[in-house]
Amino acid sequence: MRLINLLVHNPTSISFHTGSTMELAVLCSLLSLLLLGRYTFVWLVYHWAHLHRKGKQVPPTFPNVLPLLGSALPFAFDCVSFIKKATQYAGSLVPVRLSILSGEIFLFQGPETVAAVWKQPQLGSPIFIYTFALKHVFGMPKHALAPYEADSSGSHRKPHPSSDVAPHNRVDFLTHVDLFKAFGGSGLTALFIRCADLLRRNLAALPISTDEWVEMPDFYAFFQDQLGAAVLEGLYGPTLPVLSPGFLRDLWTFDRATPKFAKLIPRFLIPEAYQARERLLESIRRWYKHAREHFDESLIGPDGDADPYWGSQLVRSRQKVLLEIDSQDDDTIAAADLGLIWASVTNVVPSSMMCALHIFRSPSLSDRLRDSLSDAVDTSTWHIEMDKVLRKPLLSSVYAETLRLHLQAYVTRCSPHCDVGLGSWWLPKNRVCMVNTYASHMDASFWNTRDGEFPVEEFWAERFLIDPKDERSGPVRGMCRYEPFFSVQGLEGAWIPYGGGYAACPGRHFAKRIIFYTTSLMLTCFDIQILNERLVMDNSSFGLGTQKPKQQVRFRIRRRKEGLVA
Ligand code: HEM
Repeated sequence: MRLINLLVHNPTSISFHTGSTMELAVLCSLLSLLLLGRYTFVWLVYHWAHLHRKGKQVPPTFPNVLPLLGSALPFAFDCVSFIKKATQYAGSLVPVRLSILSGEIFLFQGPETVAAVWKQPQLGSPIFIYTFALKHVFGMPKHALAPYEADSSGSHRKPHPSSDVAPHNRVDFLTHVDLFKAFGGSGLTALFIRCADLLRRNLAALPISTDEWVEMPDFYAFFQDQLGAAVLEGLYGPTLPVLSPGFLRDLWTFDRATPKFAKLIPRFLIPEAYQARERLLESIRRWYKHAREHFDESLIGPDGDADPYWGSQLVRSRQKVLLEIDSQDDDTIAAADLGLIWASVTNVVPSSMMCALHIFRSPSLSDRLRDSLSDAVDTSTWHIEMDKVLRKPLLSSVYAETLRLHLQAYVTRCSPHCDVGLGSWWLPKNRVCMVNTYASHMDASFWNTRDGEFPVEEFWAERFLIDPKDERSGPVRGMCRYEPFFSVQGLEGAWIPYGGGYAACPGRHFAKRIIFYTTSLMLTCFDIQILNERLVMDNSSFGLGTQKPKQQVRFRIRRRKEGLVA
């Protein structure tokens, strides 16, 4: 009785004033019982919701032990196994609601449900996550976030009927128009050709001969330096890296820390990451100033896109669009451009590297790919016919399998105006909806493993090839077959490395070209031996992009006899 009085009238005094170990023990038992009772209730509701489904319903809450924290700790720090556990029910992928601190996240998984997310017009805008990333990851000053937070007009040309955002503040729509122009149609060709030429230039200049193997300590660093530099200069021009030679190094330091920024880790715990971000923002502002002083329309090159100061039409247009939005200045738009630079460099480089790593780890795969490329590469000029390369079935399968295996991203949406139906589920208005690529790509009930011979966690170069002579081939169990082909047909909502729907990654066609080109060029120009026997992968950037090896991967490289020379 005394314990209950204390709990009700003066709970904080218990441990200090009773001095009774006995009472403390009773209190702990009582609390444990309460927690257990609460957990049992949530657990029952969760299973009841799955076992007695009646029509459309909001996904049930994944059982968690601690009332205030909810699933916050495993979601942030044990993501790989937690996501696997939380998104499975009775062997199938299911949507689930996660309690995270005082809020909620809805994870929508399963091929049909994910396809419904892509198709739902109310979920066409990524502005919610974009604003979060600008604020917490890319360091946009608080005063500039208001127009981003207020933009409920959507990504489409026609604003949402219930939104009254002024036309010049439609940041979601305006930035997407520029991205679609740059990375689709003729813009794509010009950007790709520039990056490809720069990569060829970089590789040709390497001090690697045909007679001797050169040993190098880190395969990923090789790609960061060669391909990263080519993409950066190809998209943003030579001025930025010339004015700030350490830009790329800072970008990789910042990239390693992005999961920590997203988890709101404070400055005193990761001072180097914050300093790298400040240097990046400063470099971008310096670049703006220099470009404004020197740019002239007459400097735009024959492709109608490139110029030596801003680099491309995309950047020139963003200068106008972003500065016209309320409360923006160089400090704030530098954060938005850091976001774009990060998105355009830091996924395509590790994805190309992982693709090449799988290829060069297997000499027989390298040989087969070289054979298949022989009609697409001109050995005298080293011109690569991209139209042919992009249609090569084996390379296409290696590309698709690499992204299936290594993409670990959350795709985030929100419906600001109304509740939305997603297949047989509801997503309530104004709640965070996420799709995790890893959960979809590791769904063993969906992907063909050839009766367990090639588990979903392992690389199988031929997973996406359908061989009419082999009924156990192809990505989906029991897929119907007519003739040999590579296809992602039937994989909507299942193979989702670039997200999907209207807000799918705008750089996906560019990224695909770069990955195909880089691997073809490397196969053509170099012999490479990977020296690490085992690959242990690093999941520390889970949720934000491409998985990389945990340790440095040592390798030996030699120019092929007929290969490219400077
Ligand atoms: C293998 C390489 C890449 C992967 C796996 C990838 C993946 C993704 C994913 C999953 C998203 C979220 C999509 C969604 O919400 O549905 C995204 C967004 C984005 N990506 Fe990529 N990406 C890659 C390369 C690129 C490249 C090369 C560029 C630019 C040239 C780029 C630019 C962007 C931008 C700007 C966004 C945000 C779009 C928005 O605000 O709606 N990405 N990417």
